[in-house]
Amino acid sequence: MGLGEAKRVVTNKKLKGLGEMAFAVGGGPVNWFPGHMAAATRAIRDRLKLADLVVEVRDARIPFSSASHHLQPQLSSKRRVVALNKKDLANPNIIPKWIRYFDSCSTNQDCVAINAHSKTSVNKLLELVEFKLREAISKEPTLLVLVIGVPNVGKSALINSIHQIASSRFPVQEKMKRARVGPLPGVTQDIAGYKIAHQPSIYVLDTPGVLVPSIPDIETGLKLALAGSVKDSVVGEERIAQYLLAVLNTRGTPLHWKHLNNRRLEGIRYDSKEKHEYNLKDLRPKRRKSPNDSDMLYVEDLVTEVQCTLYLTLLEFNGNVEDESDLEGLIEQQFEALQKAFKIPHKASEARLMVSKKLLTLFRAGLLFSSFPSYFVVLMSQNLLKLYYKANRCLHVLVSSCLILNEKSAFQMLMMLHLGHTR
Ligand SMILES: Nc1nc2c(ncn2[C@@H]2O[C@H](COP(=O)(O)OP(=O)(O)OP(=O)(O)O)[C@@H](O)[C@H]2O)c(=O)[nH]1
Repeated sequence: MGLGEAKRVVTNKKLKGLGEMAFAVGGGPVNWFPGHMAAATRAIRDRLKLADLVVEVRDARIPFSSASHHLQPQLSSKRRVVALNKKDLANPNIIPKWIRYFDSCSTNQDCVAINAHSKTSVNKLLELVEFKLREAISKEPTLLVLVIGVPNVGKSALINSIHQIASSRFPVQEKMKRARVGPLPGVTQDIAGYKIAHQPSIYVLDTPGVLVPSIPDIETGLKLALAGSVKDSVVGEERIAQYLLAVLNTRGTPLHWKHLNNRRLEGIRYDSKEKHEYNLKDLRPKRRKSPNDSDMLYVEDLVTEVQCTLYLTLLEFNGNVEDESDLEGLIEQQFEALQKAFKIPHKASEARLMVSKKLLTLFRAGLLFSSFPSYFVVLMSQNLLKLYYKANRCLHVLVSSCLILNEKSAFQMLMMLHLGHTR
């Protein structure tokens, strides 16, 4: 994808179908729907017939794009909870509006925002599930809850948390397996059941993440790629990073990071000349290497450096971000500047790829929109850090109020609903 393409996506112009767009790395159509997904979709459809309740997990940052659109006709007649997961990475100002919107879609359907790694949050979801099942519980000895969702939205993380809560809450007899969780899409490839309660027995069934057979437009495809629902190698890290930069720039997000430049001028606390053992890859949730104070300063300073780089390049940019070639030039400059910020050697042959990977890691760990690496709060659970995080919360909310993945057109519709307009 050229930068012009990213720009066209951002400005929401109608684009050709994905298959025609030579969207894959090196050209050629993208295989969004590998063979195992077709088989899994059939298995999910079969189980849907038996389910007493469906939890549809979506990514709270892209609640429309991450919908299991192809299953909606079957879902419409089911008791359903839409769980907007990864709320810790999403814009907290917009989430309540999404919840109101999804609640109002159908009487069968409720919506709740969760963080699959937080027991409090998952407990809230379980309470809602039990409440919705109460009517059926009086009639049936066994109830089935099916968890569905596109790849990488956090179904397995959710199932693991449910399992842990259920193990402490109910006298569970069988030894239960943990669901497989992975940072890469498509990790869960079989369907497993977990008994979470007795009398009546409630089973929660995990399912593999399946995408819709054809993704309707390139913007949806890029959002799913950015959120990690499509393997990076399918689309190409550089393209995803270009899309991220195009969206950030056209929405003026880096201009909200002005205050960080002052902090940067005060001096970066971590001396970059030292060889540092901490690797950005450790931010990926699977690698639970506990960072120490020096690691934290390193990552925090790196995030500040990246934010300031994007802020300064956009501030000094004389062109028009709405103009395709101007934006292209800006993004090129930003790639070069980010290479310095990430301290990637000038002549590294894979420099652009390395810049892209690092930028995506920061974005996906939720660090780009926080004045403090909130990921560490979850990882380390240190009260001190939590306090620090709370103190910075106002700032975090302010910055993330311009969070990029707000599903623009859907959001406008929400605003209309909010203002009392109906169609
Ligand atoms: N920050 C954050 N990360 C989450 C949350 N839930 C899941 N994750 C991370 O997202 C990644 C994907 O989670 P999984 O539970 O494997 O996703 P899945 O939907 O089962 O994925 P498939 O197996 O591909 O269908 C993992 O790295 C999780 O740690 C959340 O609420 N917040």
